[in-house]
Amino acid sequence: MSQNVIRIATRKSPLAMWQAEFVKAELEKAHEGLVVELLPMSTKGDVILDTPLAKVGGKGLFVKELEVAMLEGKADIAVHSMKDVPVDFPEGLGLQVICEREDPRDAFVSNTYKNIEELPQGAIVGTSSLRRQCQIRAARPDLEIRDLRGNVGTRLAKLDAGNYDAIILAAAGLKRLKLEERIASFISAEDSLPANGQGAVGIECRTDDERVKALLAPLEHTETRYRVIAERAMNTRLEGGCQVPIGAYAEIDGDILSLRGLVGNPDGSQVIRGATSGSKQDAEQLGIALADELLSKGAKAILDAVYAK
Ligand SMILES: NCc1[nH]cc(CCC(=O)O)c1CC(=O)O
Repeated sequence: MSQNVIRIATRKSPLAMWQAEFVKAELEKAHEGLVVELLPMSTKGDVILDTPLAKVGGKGLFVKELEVAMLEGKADIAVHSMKDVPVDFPEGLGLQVICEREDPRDAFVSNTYKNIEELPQGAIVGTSSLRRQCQIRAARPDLEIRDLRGNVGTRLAKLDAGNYDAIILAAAGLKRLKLEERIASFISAEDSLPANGQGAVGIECRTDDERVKALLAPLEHTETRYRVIAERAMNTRLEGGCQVPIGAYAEIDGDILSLRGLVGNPDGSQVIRGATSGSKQDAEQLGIALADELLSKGAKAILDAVYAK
């Protein structure tokens, strides 16, 4: 392998390809003469489209094949949406870099209505995220939530086909795919606490690959890292994968990191919330402390019930 080449294992969805192309462009900008190649692959998560993900089970449905490619030396790095990255990594691989975060909010997408409040009694909302479902149903128990899978384009097509009155998507994905005009309104973190890592892109590589680690270094965004560390620490402590009704969202002002967390059940009948803040240097401890607070308020019983289904 030439010293001047770096290979990116990536999923083939338009959003994954955008993220891989973004990292390729950033790497080429940072290192003159570097050749960056894309290795597009299918993952289990891309193939199983008819079953709600929470039921398919297993963490990291969207990353395993990419990790195998790196371990076998077929690729050097993988680019992930941080919210889809499992909390632990296989031996020999690690999360090396977290890039600057895009808009972390959820977006309300509808061809008819401006926001959730405008939806008529009993309207049908598409989302497969238990976290989104929980928060929407807590605010509007009358709404009917229907499963919605597939990549961003597929989900928008299902909305346009009239299957739903509205759907909820991550604002980041729509912005990256230049589909921002499809957003009827942004949902504030108060109304829909984002998933841990939402809107942030992370880069994974072999932990012993010093050449690649040095090449990746300029892409690191320190503030985003602190935020995502706090959010992920909360999730890890709660033993939550990405398909659980957990919201975790950190913001930074100067040295102070403020973290909000939420655990609920899918029908929105129970929602446990908490918040904490402290020095950003203590991001991980803040996440753990907030998880413990949520657990002491009853989060464990809720999560156990969700996993038992
Ligand atoms: N769960 C799928 C997923 N993973 C990452 C994004 C896009 C935004 C991001 O980077 O967080 C999406 C789509 C969505 O939730 O609408």
